[in-house]
Parts: sequence; C-alpha cells; structure tokens
Amino acid sequence: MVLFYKYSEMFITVTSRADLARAVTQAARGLGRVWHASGVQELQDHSRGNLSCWKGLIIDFRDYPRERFRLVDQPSWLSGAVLVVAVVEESQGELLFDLARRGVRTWLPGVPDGAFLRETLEGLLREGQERPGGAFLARKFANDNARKQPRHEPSCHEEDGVLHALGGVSAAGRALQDAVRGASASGLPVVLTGESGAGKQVVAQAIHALSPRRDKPFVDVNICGVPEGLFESEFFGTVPGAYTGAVRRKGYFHSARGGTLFLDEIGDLPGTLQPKLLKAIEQGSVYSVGSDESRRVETRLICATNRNIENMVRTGRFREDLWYRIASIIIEIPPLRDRLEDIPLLASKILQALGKAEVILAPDALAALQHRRWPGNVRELKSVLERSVLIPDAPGRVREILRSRDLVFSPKITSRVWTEAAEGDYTGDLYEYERRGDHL
Ligand SMILES: Nc1ncnc2c1ncn2[C@@H]1O[C@H](COP(=O)(O)OP(=O)(O)OP(=O)(O)O)[C@@H](O)[C@H]1O
Repeated sequence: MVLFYKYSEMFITVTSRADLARAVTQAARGLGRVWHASGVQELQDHSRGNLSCWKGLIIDFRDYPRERFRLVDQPSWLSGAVLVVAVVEESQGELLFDLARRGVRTWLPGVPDGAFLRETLEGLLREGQERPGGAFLARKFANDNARKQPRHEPSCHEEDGVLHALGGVSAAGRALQDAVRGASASGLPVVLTGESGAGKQVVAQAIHALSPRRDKPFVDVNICGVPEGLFESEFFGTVPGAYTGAVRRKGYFHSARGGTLFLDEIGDLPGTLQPKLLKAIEQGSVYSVGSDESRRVETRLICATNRNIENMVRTGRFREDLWYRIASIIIEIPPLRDRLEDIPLLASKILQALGKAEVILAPDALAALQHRRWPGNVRELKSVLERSVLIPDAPGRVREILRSRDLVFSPKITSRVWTEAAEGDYTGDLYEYERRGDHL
C-alpha cells in the first residue's frame, strides 16, 4: 500500500505550515498527488531513500532552514533527479545565496496565489523549466552515482536531464525537445540544420545520449578539417604498410562502431568525395586503405550543416542520392532569437559549465539578454557570459549577482577596459567607466 502511494505521488512538500501544504494540494489538483512531510526525518522515512519517481520537492525554508539544508546538502540519498523548489520569506535574502550555492535555483517568495503556484508545478512537470524574470532559476538534482552505472536505456530522469539541458520553455524549444526525443528513438540518419552557433553539435550529442547507442562512442568530425587526399584513410582506416610509412588507423567509421558518427559541415564535403561516402553508406561496409577485406559499418550517422543543402541539390552541388541517404530525419535548430524564453535556462547551464554556478542573473540582466537579436546564437550568449563573469573584479562589485550593468556585450570594449585597467589608468567602478564612455 505504501508503495502504491509512493509511486503515484508527484509532489512532496516539506513544511510544518498549513498554508503551504493547503496551497500546494489545491494547485496540484488534476496534475498529481501531493504528499506532505512535516520535517526531514518524516520525508526520509516515507521515501525509504528513494525519491526518483517524484517530480518536485517543495521545501519550506521559512522555518527550520538549517535542518532543511540537509536535503540539499546531501543529495546522495536521492536515487534519481528531483526538482527542488525553495519557499522563502522575502527578507531571507542571505538564505537565497546559500541555496543557490547548493544548486537550488527555483524559489518562491512565500506562498504565492493559486494560479502562480499551479504554473510552477506545471513547470516542474515540464521537466523543470526556468522562467524569465530571474525569480525562477531552476536546477535539477543529478545523481552522479546513478549516472555512472552503465545502462542501455536512459531512465526517465536521465532523459529529462538531457532534454532539459537543451532548453525548452519556449514553443520552439519544446518542439526541439520533441524532435530530439523522436530522432533518438528511431535510430535513423539525421541531418541537423540551423544557423551557426545555434547548438547543432549539442543537439547531436543529446540524440546520441538518449539513443540505445549511448554507451558506445560519439565521434565528432568536422568535414572542413579533413584534407581531401586523406579522406579514405581518415574515414575508412589504413592498414600498416599500405604505403611507405603507413601506420594503422582505425578510421572514423570504425572508431564510432556501435555508436554515432557526427559529421559537421556536411555541406562542405567536396563533390569528389560525395560518391565515396555514399558508397560506404549504401553498401554498409568499408575497405581500409591497403586492405582487401571489407568491414561492416555499424554506425549511426548524424550530419549537420548551416548551408541550404536542398538548394545545393537543386543546383547540382550536392548529390541528391547522398542527401536522401543521410536525411531520413531533418531537424531545424531554431535561432536563439526565436526562443528568447529559453535564455534563463541556457544561461544557467552555461554559468555552471564555466564553474560559476553560484552566479545569479538579476532580473534586469535577464531582461537585457532577452532583448537582443543574437546573430551568433547560443555561442554568442556564451561569449557574453564568459566575458561578464571572467572580467577582473571591480571595486564594490558583488560577484554573485550579475546585473545588466555587469554584462559585457562587446569584446572590443572589454579588451580596452582590461588593458587600461592593467595599465593603471582606471581605478574606479568598471560600470561607471563604461557608462561614461571614457574608453570610447
Ligand atoms: N543548449 C545549450 N546549452 C549550453 N550551451 C550550448 C547549448 N547550445 C549551444 N551551446 C554552446 O554554444 C556553442 C555553439 O554550439 P554548437 O557548436 O553546438 O553550435 P553549432 O550550431 O554546431 O555551430 P556551428 O554551425 O558554428 O558549428 C558551444 O560552445 C556550445 O557549448
């Protein structure tokens, strides 16, 4: 009986206050069952060390905050990935920083009204998205131990984690997640199109990570980097002695055996090499340079391009038969300007990857980021954040909150500020300096 309830519950509140328990129960109507624990011990007893099937843990930090830090300090007893929402008083600003340092990025200032709370719970069900505006900064607990276990099928939480990392609050972002989920399950060859920096390689890795091939290699090849004369050796391998000084090379197809071969910039594959790739795909086997024996190709192909290959096919610059072989599924990655709502989540992932997970984007900084056109897409967003968090400390700057004035959009200005600051010309507030335009 206990087990039945355990797996049908979607949300848990940890609170000794009736207002939160009541509000969550009402807001969750029709979404899922709620279970209430009055404290950490009760939660642990009830869960028996396993929270993997729950979607959200709503922890009340208004009372007993130190006791409840145990939940976010030691996530090792969580067997999957559970999203955490912290409920705090408006006055508990310090507490927010402690929580952010522990990776909790979703918080509510007190008990919100029903519609707002329901929206939060729906957000948790949609794989824990972040909302624009800075008040909602989401973070999913990932259980490192669980990830280390080799598995052939991703668990629901691993799938959530991979898709979550792509963004997906916006309609375009959600459509992308659906496409990735479908492509990874199908095993068919995929072509990823989209502007430079939109995340084609990141999406290719996500498809691989969600596919049954996930425990096998993901081999990433940029076609532009392969010299034309070495194509066969690089792709199909070489046997020792094939020519003077030849050493054994596995070749990309063989290196990616059982896994995924990602061919970036496929639109740049020279016309002379297109038939060679087509033959390997059609025959399902390749000959290493210097070998008479063919080897089976057991690799899934994912290709990417920012060129319009359909146009190239029409004008004879790309072989039609090769195009149909590689493009069973075409996924167009939306440009960042079409998914501005995803910026809070993307920014938080990028900051984490930069080792700056403690940095919180203030609402005005998020608004500034969401009002740009981003011609360089996610790559440009990453550069702006890198410059903004890696710039030397200016006097009086609070490093853990990034405000719009701290954002360094132009690399040119930054380098001048760096140089002049290093030369001692500048000693004041960096933002004031940029705002006054002294450096221009
Ligand atoms: N969802 C994401 N989360 C975090 N970082 C991302 C995401 N998408 C893209 N990036 C970052 O943006 C940069 C560009 O991404 P990526 O190389 O995948 O783009 P691309 O479309 O393949 O670009 P190009 O066409 O120029 O090769 C990378 O540094 C990548 O880490």
